[in-house]
Amino acid sequence: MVIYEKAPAKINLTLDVLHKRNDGYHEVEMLMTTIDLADRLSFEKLDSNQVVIASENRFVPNDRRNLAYQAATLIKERYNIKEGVRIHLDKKIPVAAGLAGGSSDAAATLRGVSRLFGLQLSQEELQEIGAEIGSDVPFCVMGGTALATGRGEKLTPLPSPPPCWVVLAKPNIGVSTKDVYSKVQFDDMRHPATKEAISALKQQDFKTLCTTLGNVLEPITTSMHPEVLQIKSRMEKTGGDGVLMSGSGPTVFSLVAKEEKADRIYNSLRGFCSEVYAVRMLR
Ligand SMILES: C[C@](O)(CO)[C@H](O)COP(=O)(O)OP(=O)(O)OC[C@H]1O[C@@H](n2ccc(N)nc2=O)[C@H](O)[C@@H]1O
Ligand SMILES: Nc1ncnc2c1ncn2[C@@H]1O[C@H](COP(=O)(O)OP(=O)(O)OP(=O)(O)O)[C@@H](O)[C@H]1O
Repeated sequence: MVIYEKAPAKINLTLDVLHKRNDGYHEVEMLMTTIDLADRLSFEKLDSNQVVIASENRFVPNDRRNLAYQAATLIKERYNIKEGVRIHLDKKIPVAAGLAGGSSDAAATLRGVSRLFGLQLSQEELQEIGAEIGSDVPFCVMGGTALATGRGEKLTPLPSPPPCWVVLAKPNIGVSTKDVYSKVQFDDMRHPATKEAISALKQQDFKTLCTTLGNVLEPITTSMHPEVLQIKSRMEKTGGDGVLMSGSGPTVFSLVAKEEKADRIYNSLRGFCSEVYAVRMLR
């Protein structure tokens, strides 16, 4: 039996950091939503008690550094499963992009392995296991749109943004999430208008949603990598309705109401940046 799971990318509509915690993590408040850019994973049982990962993408590790490997191992240990699993990972989400690709693969693996071995775990149980792998994993288990607090693992579901296009561009640079968080400074921080963004979601008010987008990590990443700002300003000039860096970056996205405009922004960025996507928001 082969089980298939889709692992969609996320974008941060807002990302605020409230304070640094004693455990080294930062207390956050962020609005996240899934988009129609997804990895595809398949799962098959193995007689031998091992986890095997296969992926054609040379940037993705196929050993225990892979978050999907960690997810499969954790769930096998916790439920004392003695059979193994072969995971095939068809990678479509750009790697180290701020789009939670690895976290979403881990979440899809928790769902897939749970189904493969008939564990019948609830979403809450999968989220709880996911939090042991990474802060973004519980959201990726849940999907849709949510307010994430704590270190990102406490979730309140929200209505998804009104239907629109999302154009994304990832400059060819690597950004370490840990490094970006380590540079957070609270003086002069410009906090995003999270409450207004939540009410824009509730009222399905696309215009207000676009004006409330905000990410306190953006100035940190752009100060290290000015090319992120160049992409942002190009998206703004070509008519993006709301433009922001996702997560710790470096991917910049633009929400766009009209398809023709999304095409225009996509084409204008193609000559400038090697990884550009135009996708729909997931409802
Ligand atoms: C930037 C975001 O992607 C926004 O959604 C997340 O906040 C980061 O989520 P993630 O990549 O799943 O993060 P983790 O793997 O849990 O943590 C990576 C590193 O980021 C820092 N980190 C992460 C989350 C958080 N709330 N505070 C932190 O300070 C910590 O140094 C941690 O060692
Ligand atoms: N399944 C996976 N897919 C991609 N990268 C993975 C995976 N598992 C582990 N990694 C490693 O994790 C690093 C970060 O990759 P990932 O694509 O998850 O970053 P990200 O999108 O910036 O994550 P986040 O938005 O959660 O901070 C990569 O450099 C890669 O070596």
